Amino acid sequence: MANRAVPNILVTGTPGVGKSSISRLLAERTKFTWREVSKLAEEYNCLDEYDPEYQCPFLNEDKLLDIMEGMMTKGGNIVDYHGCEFFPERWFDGVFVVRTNNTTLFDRLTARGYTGKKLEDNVQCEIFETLLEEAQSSYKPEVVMELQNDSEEQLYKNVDTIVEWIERWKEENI
Ligand SMILES: Nc1ncnc2c1ncn2[C@@H]1O[C@H](COP(=O)(O)OP(=O)(O)OP(=O)(O)O)[C@@H](O)[C@H]1O
Repeated sequence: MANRAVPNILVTGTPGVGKSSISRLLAERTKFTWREVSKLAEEYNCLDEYDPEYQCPFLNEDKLLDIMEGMMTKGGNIVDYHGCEFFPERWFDGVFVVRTNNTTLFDRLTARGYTGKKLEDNVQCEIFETLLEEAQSSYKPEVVMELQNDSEEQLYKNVDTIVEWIERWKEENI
C-alpha cells in the first residue's frame, strides 16, 4: 500500500465529458491540488512538435512523469487528463472515468468550436468507451469507477461521490 495519508485521484475521460468541471469543484471542497496535466505540460515545456492528424502537440510523457513524480508522493492530488495508461499505476488510489451521453458530448464539443475529424474522433472515443477500457486495462478493477456526467445535477452528485470516497479511503487507510 502507498505511504500517504490522503489519496491521489485520477479524473479521466474523453475531452469534454466534464473532467475540469468536476476537478475544480472537488478541489474547492477538499483542498486537494488540481493538476491539469495539459497545463503542466505547457508550463514545464513537455510539448514536442505538432501532430497534424490530431491538431495538438505531442506530449513528452517521460519528461512530464519525471516532473510530476515529486508532486504525487504526499497524496492529495486530483490529476485531470484525457489519458491514463502512461501514468505509474502506484500513483493512484482512485481512478474516476467520467462519461457523457454521445449527443450531449457532441453539443458540448461543437459549442467549443470543434469540427470535422477532431469532433468525430472525440465523440467516437466516447462511443467506443476508449478511456474506460484504457483505465480498466491499466488499473485494478476495484479502483476504477465510472461517473455519468450529463446534467448539472449529476455534476454535483459526482463531486459528492468522490468526496465520500475520499472520506472512506481515509478511514480505511489510517
Ligand atoms: N455535468 C455537466 N452538465 C452540464 N454541462 C457540463 C457538465 N460538465 C461539464 N459541462 C460543460 O461541458 C463543457 C466541457 O466541460 P470540461 O471543460 O469540464 O470538460 P473536460 O473533460 O475537462 O474537457 P478537456 O478534456 O477538453 O479539458 C464545459 O462547457 C462545461 O461547462
